[in-house]
Amino acid sequence: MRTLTTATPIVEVTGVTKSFPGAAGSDLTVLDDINFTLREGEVVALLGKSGSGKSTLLRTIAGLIAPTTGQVSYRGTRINGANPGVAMVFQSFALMPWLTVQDNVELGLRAQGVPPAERRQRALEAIDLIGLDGFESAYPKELSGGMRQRVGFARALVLRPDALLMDEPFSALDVLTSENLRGELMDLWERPDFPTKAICVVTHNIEEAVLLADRVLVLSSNPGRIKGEVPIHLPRPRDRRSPTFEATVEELYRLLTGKDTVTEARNTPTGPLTHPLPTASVGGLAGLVEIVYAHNGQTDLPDLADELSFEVDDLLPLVDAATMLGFLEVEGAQAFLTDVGRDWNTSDILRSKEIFAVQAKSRAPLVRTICSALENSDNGSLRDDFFRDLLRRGFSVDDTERQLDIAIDWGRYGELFDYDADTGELMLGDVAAAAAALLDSEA
Ligand SMILES: Nc1ncnc2c1ncn2[C@@H]1O[C@H](COP(=O)(O)OP(=O)(O)OP(=O)(O)O)[C@@H](O)[C@H]1O
Repeated sequence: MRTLTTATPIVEVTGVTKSFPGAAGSDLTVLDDINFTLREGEVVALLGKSGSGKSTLLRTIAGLIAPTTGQVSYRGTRINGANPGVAMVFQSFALMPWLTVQDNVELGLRAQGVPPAERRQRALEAIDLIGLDGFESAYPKELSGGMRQRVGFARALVLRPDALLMDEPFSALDVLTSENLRGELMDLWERPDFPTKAICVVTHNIEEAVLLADRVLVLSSNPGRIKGEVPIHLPRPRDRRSPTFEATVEELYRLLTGKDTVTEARNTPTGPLTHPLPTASVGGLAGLVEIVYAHNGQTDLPDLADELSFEVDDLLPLVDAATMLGFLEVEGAQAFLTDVGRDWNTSDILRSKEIFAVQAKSRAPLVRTICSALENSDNGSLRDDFFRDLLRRGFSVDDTERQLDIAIDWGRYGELFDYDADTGELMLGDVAAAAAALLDSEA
């Protein structure tokens, strides 16, 4: 391990916030007051749930996007544009399909004005280093996902970057390929002649963070803030079954699932914009609650994720939703079924729907907002655009649609309101029932 807290800083991120213009003209704050230093000799993982701003932070460090406030420095000099000391590896590989492996790897050197002979030589070395020898003249479409990502690595490493930035580099690969490539990357990192002096990797996978990093920064969501930092003092290669490894996974799980103390301290009132609905369908929620019930009402979340072959990103929205609705309580990495959750799981369908309706209306901000807006409307119905416009004040277009879809799924199941996708009309449950009765009587 080469980490030293006194080691020379390579990248310094100071007071960075980043807002994007929201669709309705207001700003969407994605990063808030981010401060951290990437030092020589360390691998830092940025861990957070989907949408916590990890990619935005990495792109800000790379200088691909400018912070709204705050600054990023490279070796003591504030960057204003592309960071000259870094190279990126992308989740999607981002290869040029019309270029061969050799030409893809040479691309960055060409942009730097490196003469052709040197370019060719350095690219061949990088291709060799990353295990792609013999594939120089292949095109990306001829390669498997794992080999394409090897090209992605070669293209970054050929630049001999001071710091390597990786945005979920293994998440598009199958389990074995990603395990293999992660191991090879760490072997390279341990080599004394490896020119790169620091790595910053974005991931939503806790185990991956513990496999790779000397330090994990955990990001909260909405907006992204650093809510915790966990140092990892484990020799490489790391053994997933070692007690320290497992304890670190538990600790990170706790941090990720725990409440955001900053948000709590600021005492933010709960509303649809500050407390979005987790991406969980009623069916998914019912499945999770059923499983916890089958575990005698208590389960260890990392173990459960393992048991179900889920990644943290798959499980956490369900856990968050079950917690929001009061069906589960989470303490550390343990989830406990509440009495309400037990009732919901064991009651007949009508009673289950009633329980769900009470919980969703009282605890899910967007569902509550929709219900009270419908109750206050003239005829108990409103167009979905009304809520869309409200949501766009705080969410991107895609997130707005996702929030509406979840609220409609929850509201419909609880028979709080109904939704006509053809007309875009949302209507109170009893209004919908009366309209249906009228239609029946006219038929
Ligand atoms: N260019 C942009 N314009 C508007 N909104 C954006 C833009 N880029 C990102 N966002 C929004 O910022 C938020 C954070 O996105 P980001 O991709 O950084 O998160 P993430 O933690 O990397 O998520 P994931 O793990 O899903 O990739 C999201 O709500 C996203 O919609």
